[in-house]
Amino acid sequence: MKLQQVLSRVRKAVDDYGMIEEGDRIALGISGGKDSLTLLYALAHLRIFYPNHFEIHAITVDLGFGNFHLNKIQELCEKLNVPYTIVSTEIADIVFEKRKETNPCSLCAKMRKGALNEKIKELGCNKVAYGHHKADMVETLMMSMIFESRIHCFSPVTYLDRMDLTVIRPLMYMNEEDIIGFQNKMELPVAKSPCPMDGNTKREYAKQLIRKLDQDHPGARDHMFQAIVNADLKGWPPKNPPRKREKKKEK
Ligand SMILES: Nc1ncnc2c1ncn2[C@@H]1O[C@H](COP(=O)(O)OP(=O)(O)OP(=O)(O)O)[C@@H](O)[C@H]1O
Repeated sequence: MKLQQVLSRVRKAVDDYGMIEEGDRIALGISGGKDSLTLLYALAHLRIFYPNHFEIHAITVDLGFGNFHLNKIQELCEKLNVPYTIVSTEIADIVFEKRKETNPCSLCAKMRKGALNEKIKELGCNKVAYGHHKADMVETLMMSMIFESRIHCFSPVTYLDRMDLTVIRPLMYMNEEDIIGFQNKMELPVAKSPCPMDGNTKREYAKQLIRKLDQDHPGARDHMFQAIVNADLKGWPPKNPPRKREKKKEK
C-alpha cells in the first residue's frame, strides 16, 4: 500500500472521530512493531498538511528483555523529524523473575502503560496514539465475547480521567494486510519484541479464529468491524463531530 492510501485511511478515521484538535501534543506509542511504525510514518506526514496543527513525540518503553535494538527506529525518527524518547525499565525482570507471574501479560501491560503515561505527562503531551488497527478491534470484540461474556471493544477516542490524557487510534480503518504491504514497501525497521509470550496469547487464539472465519466466509472480518462501528458501544463517541479549529485559550 502506498503512503497516499495510508494517509487517506488515517485522515478519514481522524476526521470521523475528531481525533486531532488544534494545538494537540500527541505522543506515539512505539512498540517497534509494524503497526506503530506505520502510525509514526503516517502521523509524521499528516502533520504537514492537516488543517489542525499538532506536534508528535515518539516514545518506546523498553521492557528490559535485552536484545532489543532501537537504533534503526531512532534513525527513522530523525529522518522524519520526530523527537524520540526511549524509557528503559526492568518490567521483564519484575514480571518473570521477581514475581514469577503465571499470567504475566496483564501485569506487564499494566506496568508498560504506567511507564508510558508517566513519560507522556512529563513531556507535556495531552494525547497518545496507539497503533491498533481493524483486526485488533475485531479480535478484542471476539475475546470479550468468548472470555468475558460481554460485547466490548476499545473506543477510537478515550479520555482517561485520572491521567487527563486522551487515547486515539488513527489506524482503526487499516487492514493488517495493508500495513504489512506498507511495511515491506517502505522497509520499515521493525524491532522484534523478545518477549517469550509473544504470539502465545488469547489474542493469538482470537486472531486465528477470525482468520478461519474470513477464509470460510470472505468479508466476515469486515462485517464484524462494521458491526462494532454501528453498535453504539459503551464509551464510543458519535461519528463526525463538528470540526474544532479554533485555537485553545491561553490558561
Ligand atoms: N513497549 C511499548 N512502548 C510504547 N508503546 C507501546 C509499547 N507496546 C505497545 N505499545 C503501543 O500499544 C499499541 C498496542 O500494543 P500491542 O502490544 O497490541 O501492539 P501490536 O499489536 O504488537 O502493535 P505493533 O505492531 O505496533 O507492535 C501499539 O501499537 C503501540 O502503539
